[in-house]
Amino acid sequence: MIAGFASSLYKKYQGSTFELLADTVFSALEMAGLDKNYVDGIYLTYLPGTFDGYANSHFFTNQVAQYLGIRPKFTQIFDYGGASALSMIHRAYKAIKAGEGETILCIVGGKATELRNKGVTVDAIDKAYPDVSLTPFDRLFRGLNDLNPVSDYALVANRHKYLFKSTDEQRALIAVRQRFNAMQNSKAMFRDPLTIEQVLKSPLVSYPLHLLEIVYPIDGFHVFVVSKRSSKSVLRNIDILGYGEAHWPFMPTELDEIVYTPAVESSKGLLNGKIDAFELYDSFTITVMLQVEDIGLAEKGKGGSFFENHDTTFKGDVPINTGGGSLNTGQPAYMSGGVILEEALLQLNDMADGHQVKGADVVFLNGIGGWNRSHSVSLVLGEKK
Ligand SMILES: CC(=O)SCCNC(=O)CCNC(=O)[C@H](O)C(C)(C)COP(=O)(O)OP(=O)(O)OC[C@H]1O[C@@H](n2cnc3c(N)ncnc32)[C@H](O)[C@@H]1OP(=O)(O)O
Repeated sequence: MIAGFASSLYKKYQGSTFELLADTVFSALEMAGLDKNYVDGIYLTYLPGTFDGYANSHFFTNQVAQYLGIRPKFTQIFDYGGASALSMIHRAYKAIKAGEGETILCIVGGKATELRNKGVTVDAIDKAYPDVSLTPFDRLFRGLNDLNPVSDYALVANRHKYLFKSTDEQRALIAVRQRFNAMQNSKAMFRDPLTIEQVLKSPLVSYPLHLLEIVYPIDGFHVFVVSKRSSKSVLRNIDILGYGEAHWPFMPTELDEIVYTPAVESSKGLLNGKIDAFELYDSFTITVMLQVEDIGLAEKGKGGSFFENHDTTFKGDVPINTGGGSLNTGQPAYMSGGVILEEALLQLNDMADGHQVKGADVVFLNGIGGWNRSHSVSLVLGEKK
């Protein structure tokens, strides 16, 4: 039912965000063999500041439809940050099965350059746009000159080291393995060989996280066309074999322990049967390590040794982030969900040139998003037998 998909990724895109969006939408529709007039629904996610620098946009889905020249029957904004892409697909399948429409565009991305130019990270956006509220407790946080979310994940990595004796080398190994996969992926931006020493020698951004353990924000979109209409699509008839989502709207100080993510709940019961590849949200190396534990590939605290004991390259016994992940493509508009979803579809359709997992029939994806890892979405894709 995913009939087409496309991505456009740039370190710095010179045109407008809408232009970039339209290019990607029409490429995805072309793959699906569908005209824009067939589009019934538009689902999208966006973060303040990532559409030509506007902090907020009024009736935003209407603006997007207007620019694309599409007259949809329904539109919706998804607000799970990096996890939005995966939940959109699930909602689109459900809507189509319920007969609400036949074709739905799922759109993720924007431009990171405007925020970067303002010198803020995404969760510190209130420094660039004081009217954007981040939490109901904003006043408590605005005074802190931190680098959230980098500093937040650094705190977690540090806690993980303290509790479980995980090492900087183990996290660096995750970056090295992903780079190995990226070296074979023409869509990746960073493709030079990488060693553990190079990762650990890259600048320390927020202790203990180094630059090469952190996603690099770029400009770009991913668009997925979910449709039951397209007879021209050459893609396999991929179905949703498992789905879960969980939301923890808490600040770190409210959690009993910060080394867990809501993936513990969203993935419950999904890691059964044969999984050929895993696409796990990779905002930071520590994010991948946490998910390996939280989805049940390794016991809590053993994520680091899991990577030492398994070959996680696309050729390995447990392939993880088979195209190199967003650590190597760059992170479009501060969200990696589109990157992992596109890679899963390439794998499932035998289109992952150079980095194909042999016989990839089932892929497990996990997305993490929001303030302090507040959203997790788990999705298992494959053909229903
Ligand atoms: C749910 C979530 O997804 S939470 C995560 C949301 N995303 C984020 O918060 C993004 C976090 N990352 C960042 O904000 C930025 O990458 C920072 C602040 C860590 C570093 O940014 P800067 O200090 O501006 O780095 P800068 O642009 O100077 O990069 C230096 C060089 O390193 C390169 N580089 C940066 N990160 C990486 C990386 N992960 N891999 C490879 N190269 C990289 C850049 O391409 C650049 O190369 P160039 O000099 O050839 O152009």
